[in-house]
Amino acid sequence: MAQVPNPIPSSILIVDDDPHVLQVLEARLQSSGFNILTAESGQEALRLLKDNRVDLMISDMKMPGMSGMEVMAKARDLQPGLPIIFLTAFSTVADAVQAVKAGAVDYLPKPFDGRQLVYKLRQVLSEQPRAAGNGDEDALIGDMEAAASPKMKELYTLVQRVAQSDVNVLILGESGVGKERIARLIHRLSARHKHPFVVVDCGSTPAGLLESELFGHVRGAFTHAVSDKRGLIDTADKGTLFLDEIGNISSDMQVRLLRFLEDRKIRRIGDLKENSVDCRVLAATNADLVQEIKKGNFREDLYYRLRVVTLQIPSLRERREDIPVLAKHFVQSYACQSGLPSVQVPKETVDYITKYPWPGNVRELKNAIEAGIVLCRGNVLRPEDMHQSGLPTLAVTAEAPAADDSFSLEDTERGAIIRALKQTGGIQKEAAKLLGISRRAIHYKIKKYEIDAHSLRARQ
Ligand SMILES: Nc1ncnc2c1ncn2[C@@H]1O[C@H](COP(=O)(O)OP(=O)(O)OP(=O)(O)O)[C@@H](O)[C@H]1O
Repeated sequence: MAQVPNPIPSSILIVDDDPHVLQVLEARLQSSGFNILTAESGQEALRLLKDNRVDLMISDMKMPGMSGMEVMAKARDLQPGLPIIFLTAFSTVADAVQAVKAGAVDYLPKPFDGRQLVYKLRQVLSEQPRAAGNGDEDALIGDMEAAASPKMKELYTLVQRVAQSDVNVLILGESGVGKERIARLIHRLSARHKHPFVVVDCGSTPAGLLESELFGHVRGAFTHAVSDKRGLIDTADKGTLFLDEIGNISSDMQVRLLRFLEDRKIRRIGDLKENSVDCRVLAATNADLVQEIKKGNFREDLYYRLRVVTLQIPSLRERREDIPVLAKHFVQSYACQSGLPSVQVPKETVDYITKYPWPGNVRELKNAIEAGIVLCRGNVLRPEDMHQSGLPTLAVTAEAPAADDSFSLEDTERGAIIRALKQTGGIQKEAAKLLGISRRAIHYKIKKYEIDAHSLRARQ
């Protein structure tokens, strides 16, 4: 499998007050093909950020002068959405956890393994839109061409039509189906694509922080407002604002957002004047908003504002034709990242992944393949490699029949056999007795339903 060369190396800014750490990291990351900028203080890092394209920042937590947290806050003002990874000594792990809550993508405790860091960087960079270059944008367009299921083909036709307009779109679907990816694609295909695409994670941003994140604040507006801060809505001017997990926002925020959607004006916290902002609004949720409206948790008027067009992304089990295509894509990209020339995917693995119900959807598939690639031997990805990462065997998952065919007699029979096998520690003779069938019959059914009797024995 050929690796597509990345035309522009990613630029990493490393901030640490220890020159030795800077030197070691610079050498290690340069040899892995990254462009490196280094800064011995937060102030120097901010100067570099003003003048350079940076795709990711690695920062120490504890530095004299400006702490890692302060650098992050100011860096985000200069380059909204900049992914930040913290390096942290044991004593500052708690601070690093706070930093992740405040928006850092991750932290690595010191001392860390160089390979682990490179791996993490590649992982984060593959998830982020690049500050320059169009590698990821091309990948988004590629999603449309790769779709194999009729449901996704239909959805992409709709996406292309919607992208041409400027209407608000509500994107619905289970967690991990690819709602954010669809939002990015809409932006990419729209006339706004040269302007920012700004993601607001309404679900994980604490309620008290969300207002200042979205609308910004002026210095002195509240205790920690040490400087003026631009809000994310403002940052999305001329571009697209993506409100993820919209079902989770407080009733006060619902009112503020509704007002913004109506008059397209924002006022920073503590400011007297209003600013007009021209951005397109896309929102996503895995919640049932109609139910939430009935329960009084979500405003109906906001719902109608947001869902001028609704896109429903099907779960992965409703579009199994896409599984092998997506799997091939992930296998290729993780094999490249792990430096493996190519990884074979035998038929037993394709059968397994197309049958497994993937409750965590594309995200779960992606993670399972990532773990499988790390654990596989002889460059062959087998189902066991994915089971080792915690993904259950089909025998175990079939205990509860899939919701879409829960009344299937075959599923019921399969479930009964599995229960009997579990009860008897996987001994087929005993399970047959329990079920009142012959040994030959149970043997035949185990084969027919592809039950992994061996793994059931191992689980006792
Ligand atoms: N068609 C696709 N091709 C490649 N990767 C995909 C595709 N769809 C989704 N993914 C990947 O699956 C993961 C989950 O996608 P995404 O974050 O868009 O889902 P989501 O529905 O927004 O999830 P959540 O509800 O948890 O926010 C991401 O890593 C994304 O890159």
